[in-house]
Amino acid sequence: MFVRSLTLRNYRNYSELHLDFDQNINVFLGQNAQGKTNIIEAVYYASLGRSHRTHTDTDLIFWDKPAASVQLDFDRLGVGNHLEFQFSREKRRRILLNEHPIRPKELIGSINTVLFSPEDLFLIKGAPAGRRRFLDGEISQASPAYYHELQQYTRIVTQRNTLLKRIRERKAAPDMLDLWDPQLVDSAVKITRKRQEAVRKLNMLANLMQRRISGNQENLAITYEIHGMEAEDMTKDLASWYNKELASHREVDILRGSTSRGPHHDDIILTVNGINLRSFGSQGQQRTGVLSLKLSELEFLRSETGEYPILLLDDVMSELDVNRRHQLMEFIRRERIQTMITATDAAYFPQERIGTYFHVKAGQITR
Ligand SMILES: Nc1ncnc2c1ncn2[C@@H]1O[C@H](COP(=O)(O)OP(=O)(O)OP(=O)(O)O)[C@@H](O)[C@H]1O
Repeated sequence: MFVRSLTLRNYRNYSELHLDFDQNINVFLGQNAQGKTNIIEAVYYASLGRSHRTHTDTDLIFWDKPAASVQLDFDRLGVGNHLEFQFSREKRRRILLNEHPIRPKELIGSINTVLFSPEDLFLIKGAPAGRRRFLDGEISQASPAYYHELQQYTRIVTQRNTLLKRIRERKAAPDMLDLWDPQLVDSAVKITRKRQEAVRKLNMLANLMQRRISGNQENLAITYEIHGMEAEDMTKDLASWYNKELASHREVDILRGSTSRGPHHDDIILTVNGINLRSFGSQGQQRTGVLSLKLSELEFLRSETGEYPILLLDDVMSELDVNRRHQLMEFIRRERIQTMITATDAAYFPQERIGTYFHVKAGQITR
């Protein structure tokens, strides 16, 4: 999969821009605040229908302009496609795939991307919600059915929580929960199973990457942790376990007005050579861990979709030491993965020509 070209109109600090991409490595060089990340953001937006930096689409429109557009020509499994986003301060955004309007959820799976930016360190250091988002994003890109199941699950939990509060206020009878719980269990099992399967694959792939980057010094392991599940429960049937847990936590749930078991509380645990990366990993180990995880996403999506996704590396070259940078570039080159890299300094790249270099200055780009 690759993006052939990108056309921006009044998007962020670009009033008019047309870019033809290299099918392998694209390096965007420039000082701070010139518009490098804005390019990465536009490609990322096209893959998921949202920015990684803002939830408000009007932030994407050039300061005083009423509207903006982003257009991409991309190849997927050998077929050319055209995708267009139209943003307006007055109206709802429009998405057109090959000239036909589509809904945001129909966008999922059109263009796949893997983004690695300095904020990704929070994936290891931060709260479980970030790791769940990472995993869900991964699976959703490969499986729109999972994305819909997740939406369905979130709806059930929200409705169950509303009911719990009503029961607490004696506005509803506790046995009303008997209607909701089977639906919750059914959806929770589907999500948990899919996440466990994805973690098994990521675990294998990420460890291969970690060994490669660390010169066979480090082993990375990723495991899925079901909130509240004890070791002796792990062999039990998942649906019966959820049923039992929901029943035994019913009183607590009513008191709190929230559902205390389910995949919305789960986590993934990363260890290097058996040591928990979040609590005991060095900065360098954490960075390598995230990089391995990101590179394993590439392999994961390739195994699910048949093609490598597009790799977006925003400002991460300065975060890696020379050896890791070298390993990374070698991997991208060997596998011919289309990659967009932003950096402030050409010194992060090898002397020889490795792809196409773009110079970015105040919303203008020159090759
Ligand atoms: N809606 C907008 N309209 C016009 N300009 C904008 C808008 N949003 C952001 N900008 C401008 O875009 C520039 C930031 O671009 P970007 O985030 O791509 O920087 P960068 O080149 O990646 O910098 P760094 O190296 O610091 O990450 C800033 O000059 C900012 O003022």
